[in-house]
Amino acid sequence: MLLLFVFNGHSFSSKMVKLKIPDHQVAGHQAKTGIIGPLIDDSGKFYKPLQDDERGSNELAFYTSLYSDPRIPSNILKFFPSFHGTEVVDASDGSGLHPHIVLEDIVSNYTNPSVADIKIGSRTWHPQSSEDYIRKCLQKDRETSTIKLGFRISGLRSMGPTNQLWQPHRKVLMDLSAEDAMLILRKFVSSDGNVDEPDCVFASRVFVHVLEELLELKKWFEVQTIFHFCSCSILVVYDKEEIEAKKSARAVVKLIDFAHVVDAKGAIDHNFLGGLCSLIKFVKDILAGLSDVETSNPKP
Ligand SMILES: O=P(O)(O)O[C@@H]1[C@@H](OP(=O)(O)O)[C@H](OP(=O)(O)O)[C@H](O)[C@H](OP(=O)(O)O)[C@H]1OP(=O)(O)O
Ligand SMILES: Nc1ncnc2c1ncn2[C@@H]1O[C@H](COP(=O)(O)OP(=O)(O)O)[C@@H](O)[C@H]1O
Repeated sequence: MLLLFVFNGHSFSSKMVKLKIPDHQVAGHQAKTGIIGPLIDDSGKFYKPLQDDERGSNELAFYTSLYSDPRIPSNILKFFPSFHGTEVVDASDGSGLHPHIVLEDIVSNYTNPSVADIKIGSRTWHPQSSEDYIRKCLQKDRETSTIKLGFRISGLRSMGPTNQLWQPHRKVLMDLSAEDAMLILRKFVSSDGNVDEPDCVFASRVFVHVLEELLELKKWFEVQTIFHFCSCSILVVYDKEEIEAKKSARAVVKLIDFAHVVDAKGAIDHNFLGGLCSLIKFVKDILAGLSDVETSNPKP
């Protein structure tokens, strides 16, 4: 049965689907903390609650036009989660029916995904934002690695082959020097992130491909003058067991969170481009620092 639901002056269709709280979310508003947060279904879809201010309408407008926008090259579309419209479903916080943006669940094909959410840019706000919002973002940008490095690791989890989970606390991630960020990224591609001396055994298998993807994105950001991607993240996902078992297995690199995308008005997105170049440098440095042992594929 389809019901019609009105939210913020727009009508949405409502469907009965069985949803659950995702296990592998690393940042953002999280349903498991009791607030309204994303949900997933069993068919590989990710339901992001539509925020009831311009962030929600902005993100929805972005996804709605993205796949029919002739200006976006096809090799760039692969970096965005696929979009399945909106659905009204029961919100995670028990507050009743709420419209959600329905996306591809990027981690649905993985049993034990390792996930990193890296918020790109040395500025997470755009000049049209309210003074209060800019003040709040600027404070976080100053306190975190955002201004220093041009990115901050918003959240990260790494699951080892023998199921040891390493998930640094948000407070740790909010206070990283360049050396700390480097260590965290090296631990992300190690068999166990909990140890002080990361072995980086997955670095080459994961980061060689991640680097290729980031360089492809960079090429586009060097020329695109359509959008400015404020406060948007790069999500890197891979599965250690799969990487060990299958030669063809590779990490996935996606762009997420478009609540603060604005019209570029013909200007290059230097903020995103600069942050992307900085992240590329970190990945390159990690690869350059690998010993022969680390660059050989880990044995199953
Ligand atoms: O609420 P906060 O302070 O945790 O900030 C959220 C951010 O968390 P952070 O502290 O940067 O890790 C959060 O960042 P992450 O997704 O965690 O990287 C979002 O930027 C969120 O903004 P929006 O929903 O995209 O508008 C941010 O929410 P708003 O500040 O926009 O409500
Ligand atoms: N399409 C997706 N598939 C799987 N996980 C996702 C997807 N989009 C976001 N996530 C997870 O949710 C987190 C927060 O997403 P985000 O869109 O930034 O939400 P918020 O607006 O609350 O910050 C990400 O760090 C990631 O773990």
